[in-house]
Amino acid sequence: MSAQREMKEKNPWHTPATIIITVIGVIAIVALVTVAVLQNKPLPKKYKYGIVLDAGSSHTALYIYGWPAEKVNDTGRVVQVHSCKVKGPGISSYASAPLNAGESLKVCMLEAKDQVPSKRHQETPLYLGATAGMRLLNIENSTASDGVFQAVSQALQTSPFSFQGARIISGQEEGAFGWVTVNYLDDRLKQGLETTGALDLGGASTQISFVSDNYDGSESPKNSVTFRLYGNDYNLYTHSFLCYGKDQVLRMTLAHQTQSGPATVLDPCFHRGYTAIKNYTVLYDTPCVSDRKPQPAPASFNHTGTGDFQECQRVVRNVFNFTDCKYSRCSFNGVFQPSLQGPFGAFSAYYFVMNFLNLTDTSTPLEDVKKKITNYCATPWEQIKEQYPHIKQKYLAEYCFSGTYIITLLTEGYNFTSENYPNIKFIKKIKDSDAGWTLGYMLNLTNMIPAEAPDKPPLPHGGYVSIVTIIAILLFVLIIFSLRPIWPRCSKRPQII
Ligand SMILES: Nc1ccn([C@@H]2O[C@H](COP(=O)(O)OP(=O)(O)OP(=O)(O)O)[C@@H](O)[C@H]2O)c(=O)n1
Ligand SMILES: [Ca+2]
Repeated sequence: MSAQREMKEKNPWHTPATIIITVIGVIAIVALVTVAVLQNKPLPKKYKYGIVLDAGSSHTALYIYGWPAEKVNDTGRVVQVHSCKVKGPGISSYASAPLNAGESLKVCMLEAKDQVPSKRHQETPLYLGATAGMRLLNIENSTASDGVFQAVSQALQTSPFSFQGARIISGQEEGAFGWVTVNYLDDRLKQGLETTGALDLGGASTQISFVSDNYDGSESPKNSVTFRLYGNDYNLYTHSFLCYGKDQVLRMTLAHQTQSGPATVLDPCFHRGYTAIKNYTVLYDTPCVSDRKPQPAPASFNHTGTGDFQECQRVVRNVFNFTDCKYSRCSFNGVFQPSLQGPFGAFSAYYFVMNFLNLTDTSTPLEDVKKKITNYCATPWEQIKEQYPHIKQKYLAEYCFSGTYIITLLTEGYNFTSENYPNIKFIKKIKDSDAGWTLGYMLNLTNMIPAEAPDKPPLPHGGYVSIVTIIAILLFVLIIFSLRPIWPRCSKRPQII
C-alpha cells in the first residue's frame, strides 16, 4: 500500500459524521437560497394597456401599448404590442360623409378588442389624436371638422375601452411627442444621455425637434417646449410646418407650375413617359394652395413628366422662402431655428421614401445621394412600372418628387450639410415600436414619465440572491471549521511528507 493511499483512508474528513454535516449543510444552503429566490421574486406580471389612434392626413393607424402594472417608471418599459392600419383615407377625407369616418375605424377596433385581454378592456384608455389633415379641414370648414369628430367619437364611445376623447393635436405637441417617443424608446431620458432629434414627415405637415445647447428658448418662445423628465431638464426646440407634408408640397409645386392655367404641364419631378389628366378643382381644394388657383382655370390639365432631378429641385425650391428672417438664424419661411445639434431620427414618410430609393444608409455621401435620385428620376416611367410591378402606381409615380423634396428640405430648408447629413438615421421602428408621436402622447397623458428620477431599489433580484448564497456558503464553512476542535479525530490530521 502506498503512503498516499494510506493517508486517504485515514483522512478524518471522510468520516460519517463529517459527511452528515456536509449533507445537512448543503440542504441548508439550498433551502436558504430557495427561500431567497422565492421571497424576493418579482410578482407575476399584470399588464396594463393604452390605445392611441393616429388620425393622419393620409391614413389612420391604431397603436396598442402595453406595460407591466408594477414599476411603470422604469425607462423603456412601455412597448407597442400591436398596430392596425385603417383601410381607406384619413378621417379629414370624410368631411362630406362623416359617419363613414367612424365606420372606417371598426375593423381596427375589433382587432384591438381581441388583442387586449377582456378583463382589461374597461380600464384601458383610448385616445384619438388628429394631425395636419384635420388642422387643414378645421381652417377650411370648421363645421365639417366638428362633424367628423362627432362621428368618430360616437363610434369610439361604443367600444369597450375607456374613451378619453378625440381632438386635433397642435403641431408643437406633434413635434415634441415624436421627440419624447424616440428618446424614450432609446432609453436616453432616464440615463440623461445626449438626446436624439426627431424629424417627422407626414402627408400634410412636417416636424423638426431637437435640443440645442446654444438655445434657451428666449429668441422664439413659440418654438420652445420645456420638460423635466427623470430629474433632467430639457429645453426642446420644435417646429411644425403646416402644408409641408409631402402631399401638400406636391400640390404646391403643381400650383406653382399651373399659375397661368395651362392645358399641359411638363413636370420635371415625374418620369418621362408619365402622363395623367388632372382636375384643377381637385388640385386646388386645400388651404395650402387654394388662394393660388388660376382664375379662370380650365377644368383639367395634362400632367406630363420630364424626369429631371435638377429641374425638379428648382421647382421645389419655389415653395420655400429663404430670404425673410427676423431672427439670428432661420430655417425657412421666416421660422427661427437654432444650429443643428446631435443625432437625428427621421421617420414616417422620410423612411418610406428613402427606404424605397435604397438611401437609408446615410454614410452614402450627399453628392452620391443626389446622383442616385437623378438616375431614378431619369428612368422612364414604363421601365419603373416594369421594375416595381407590386407597388401602387400612385406611390411609384411620386418617389422622384418625394426624394427631391426630402433632400431639398433637409439641406436647404433645415441646413443639413454633407458633414452632418450622416447624423441622420432614417428609421421606421425602435425596438419593435413605431417611431411617431403616439407613444409620447400616451406617456404624457397617463403620467408615465415622472419629473424626478424614481428611487432605485437597493439591489436587483439577482444581486439579492447572490448575496444570500455567498453568506450561506460562508456560514457553512464557518460551522465546519468551528466543529473541528470538538471532533477528536479531526484534530489529528496526518502530515503529508
Ligand atoms: N408605404 C408608403 C406609405 C405611405 N407613403 C406616403 O407617405 C405619406 C404619408 O406619410 P404619413 O406619415 O403616414 O402621413 P400622415 O400621418 O397621414 O400625415 P400627417 O402626419 O401630415 O397628418 C403619404 O404621402 C403617403 O403617400 C409612402 O410613400 N409609402
Ligand atoms: Ca403623421
